Amino acid sequence: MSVSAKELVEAAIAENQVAIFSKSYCPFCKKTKTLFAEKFPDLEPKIFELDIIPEGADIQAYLLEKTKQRTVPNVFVEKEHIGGNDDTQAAFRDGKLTKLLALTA
Ligand SMILES: N[C@@H](CCC(=O)N[C@@H](CS)C(=O)NCC(=O)O)C(=O)O
Repeated sequence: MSVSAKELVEAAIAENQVAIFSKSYCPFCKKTKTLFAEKFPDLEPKIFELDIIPEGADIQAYLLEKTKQRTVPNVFVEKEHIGGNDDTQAAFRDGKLTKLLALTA
């Protein structure tokens, strides 16, 4: 795995309120992106489409090492690992996303 994939992931998490590691064709990723667009329209999530960018495979490998999660979407909010789409939808339903994001709003 390249060092740049690790650096890219860590910078994305550190520098963005929401970082979404996605694949452009993935229906679960689409649901996650739609959730943020509809419920937090003022936010600009940093989105990486791993099937499109050249570092995609290396990023996915680093995310597996870091989060033990093999699938996309892989979502971070305020530097906290939320998980996949199911976890993200649940975190919205129980108010966790709103609470995390309100901290710096
Ligand atoms: N239950 C997971 C399902 C995620 C999932 O199955 N994602 C597929 C893409 S649609 C995946 O990551 N497949 C493996 C891969 O693309 O490497 C969630 O809610 O995020």
